[in-house]
Amino acid sequence: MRTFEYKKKQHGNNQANSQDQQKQQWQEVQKLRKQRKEEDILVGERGGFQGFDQWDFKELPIVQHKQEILYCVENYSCVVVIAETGSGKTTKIPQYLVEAGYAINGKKIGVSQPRRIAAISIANRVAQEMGCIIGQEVGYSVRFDDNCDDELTQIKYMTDGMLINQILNDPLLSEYSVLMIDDIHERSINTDILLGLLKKIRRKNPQLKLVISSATIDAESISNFFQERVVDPKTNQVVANLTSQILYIEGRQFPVDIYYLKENTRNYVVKAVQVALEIIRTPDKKGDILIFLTGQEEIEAFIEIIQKNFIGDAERQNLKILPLYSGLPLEDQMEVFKPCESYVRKIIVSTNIAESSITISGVVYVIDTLFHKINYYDFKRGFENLLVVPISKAAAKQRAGRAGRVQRGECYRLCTKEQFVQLYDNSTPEILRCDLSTFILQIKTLGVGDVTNFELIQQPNENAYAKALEQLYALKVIDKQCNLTQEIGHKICDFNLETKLGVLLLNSFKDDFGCSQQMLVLCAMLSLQGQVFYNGFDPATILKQKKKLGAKEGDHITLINIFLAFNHLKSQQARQGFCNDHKLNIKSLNMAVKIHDQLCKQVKRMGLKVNNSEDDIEGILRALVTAFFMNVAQLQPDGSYRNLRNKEILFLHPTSILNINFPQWVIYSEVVFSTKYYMREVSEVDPKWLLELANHYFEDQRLKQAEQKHGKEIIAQNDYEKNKQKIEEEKQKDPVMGRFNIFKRKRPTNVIGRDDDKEQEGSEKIQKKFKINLPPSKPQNKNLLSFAQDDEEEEEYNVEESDDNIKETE
Ligand SMILES: Nc1ncnc2c1ncn2[C@@H]1O[C@H](COP(=O)(O)OP(=O)(O)OP(=O)(O)O)[C@@H](O)[C@H]1O
Repeated sequence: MRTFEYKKKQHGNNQANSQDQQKQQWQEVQKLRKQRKEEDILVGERGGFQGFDQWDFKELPIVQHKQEILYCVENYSCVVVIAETGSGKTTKIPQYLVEAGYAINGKKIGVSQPRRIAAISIANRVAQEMGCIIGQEVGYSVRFDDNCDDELTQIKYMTDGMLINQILNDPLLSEYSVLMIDDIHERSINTDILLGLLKKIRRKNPQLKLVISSATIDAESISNFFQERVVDPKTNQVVANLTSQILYIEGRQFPVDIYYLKENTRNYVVKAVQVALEIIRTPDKKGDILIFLTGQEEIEAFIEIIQKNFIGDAERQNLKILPLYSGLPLEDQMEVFKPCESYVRKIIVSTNIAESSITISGVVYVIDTLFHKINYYDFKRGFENLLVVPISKAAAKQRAGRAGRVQRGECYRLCTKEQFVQLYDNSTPEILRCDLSTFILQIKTLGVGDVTNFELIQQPNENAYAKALEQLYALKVIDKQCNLTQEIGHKICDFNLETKLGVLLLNSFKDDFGCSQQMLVLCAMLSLQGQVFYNGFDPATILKQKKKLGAKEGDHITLINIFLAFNHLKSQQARQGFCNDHKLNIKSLNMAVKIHDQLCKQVKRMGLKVNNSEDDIEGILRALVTAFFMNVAQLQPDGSYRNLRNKEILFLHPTSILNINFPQWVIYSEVVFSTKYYMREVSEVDPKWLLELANHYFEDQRLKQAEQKHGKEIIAQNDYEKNKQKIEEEKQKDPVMGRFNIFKRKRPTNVIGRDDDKEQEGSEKIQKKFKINLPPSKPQNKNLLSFAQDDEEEEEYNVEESDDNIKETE
């Protein structure tokens, strides 16, 4: 039975007035705490947090609020817990719930995490705290790894994605008594889908309790979202009153001192290197360092620069530099948690994968560049871009919170205090800035009928829905009624690939193309999002290497070649040699091999028979058209390309193998933006294939023009017959008019002149659209390959930026 002191006290007191008073007092306290939190977020930290000097389990701030938390869970349907980073939300709350009896009669406490690394590491920690073996009372479930016991597991940590998958099998989530949705501030699409689904589920399963926790969320909007009265539409009776309560918990365990730059830095990677070296070389600064950069590219640049700048081998031996990003295999990611010899110091160079939830116990220093890479969908142009943008104050607070978990910490923010104040308070949720097609596909698979009525914390605009639905319809993933098609929609969900890649892979199994073996490779390589070559090299060097391995048909066939050559080598040593010779990124290629293996297993499970078109390159390129027909562009006289769909001007990426021969027509799978829009992974395409394979999307302008012309002649002839008599009479009256009319008669109707122009324009259009052999108008290589930006960046990785300009704030 659940017994709470807090609750007992309330129930034991028979005087209603006193009860009300207590409740009022409690609410006053909550108000005060909320006010303090708001101030904190708006102003930013001012040189350190409040906290304890000594670490002790009992002193985790959450400990003092145990009864309050349990009281709220018992009395409210949803509890939003707002507490500082490191205060004990993730590790302690589930344990309290177990103690209070929420994990009896076969029920479990489920805790969702935004990332795999967090789910696994926290589950291990809690198992350790509870003195049990991981996988028994405490377990975890992440993609490709389920470490739980159906009978024994009381607390199950899992990723948002796994919890969503579970809803497919258990739509009411009946195995859980409480679900804790942790660290939701990043607001990934999965988090938003999960919150929307939970809202629906609770209407049918009101016993399911929710705990939503974070250090940095807009608690009110979440609380309001989950507060509702469920009315039976037949009887109009309230069948469940789903209440919601916010709980603000103050205090943190250890202080974190925040430092800002005195002057802005031009290159944050170089600055991060400088700051890290300074920490390492200051004798009284002991402890590990965690650095936040935006992606694999920058992480590798950082590691290279810092390694080059170590003076002697002695210093090198005392350091362990570990990259951490989502593209790394999980075993490599987990390396950051492994303890080292006491004389070895860890430098962890990470993306925002380490931003929230996790505790890397030795980390004392955080260096925050205050940038991250996000997916941003340009609705106007219809391109999805990966952009490097400043993070929000809330994210910066999370990052600082990775220090000060087991002792006092320091966080170095690589911007001035004035710049920091200008950051947004919260990040834009992914659902408001991405292409919605994957989201729609996901919730359709979960049985949601009307996607636009699916309740979300924040709704994307109608235009975004319309564009995504249009795209899915063109790809034949949904039908006219917006239902998933049997032929494609229902099947591609199982691949767990981006929508177009899913369509590409599925279509490649058709006899027309017969190239699924090659497409399994290509989809794995395209999932690397361009991280195939080692980033330390300039585009010209990469292009040189690509030419050695590549195929003239384009980058897609080249990617397949690279994979096959790499996979052919069995030893890691041989693979490393191959990668060194060709400037390839071995980590990425190992990842591609893994994705490829997973896809092969999946198609086998689905009973699809893999076919092979080794010599049929055309088959592979034709299959590409069936998924990427919206990404076709034609060469312009100045060497740029014009996208057929939206007429946007695009350029070949400087590393594209097609920079050699600039074909008239190309198809691309990705656009990246730096100074201009560049097509990355591009292949030559025959425009006839567009009409043949995507005739629902394209029509032959020549036919249309001919039809129109023919139609107009018939109309005009009829007009002439009708007006013949009248015109003859007019002619008799006025000879000039008559001459004009004669001319008109030959080319009837008075729009003929303009029509002529139109025809002229039209024929140009035909040439632009479908004529393949336009007179060669190849641009000068100089124009196309002068990508100053990349060269500049290369120069900037040059550790000479001035002096120590870091200051401590008040
Ligand atoms: N793996 C670990 N090793 C050492 N200490 C740990 C570990 N995991 C947690 N702790 C301790 O437990 C404390 C609470 O961690 P917990 O993850 O529960 O905090 P949290 O409030 O959920 O933080 P966040 O908001 O950052 O996710 C940490 O500050 C740290 O002191």
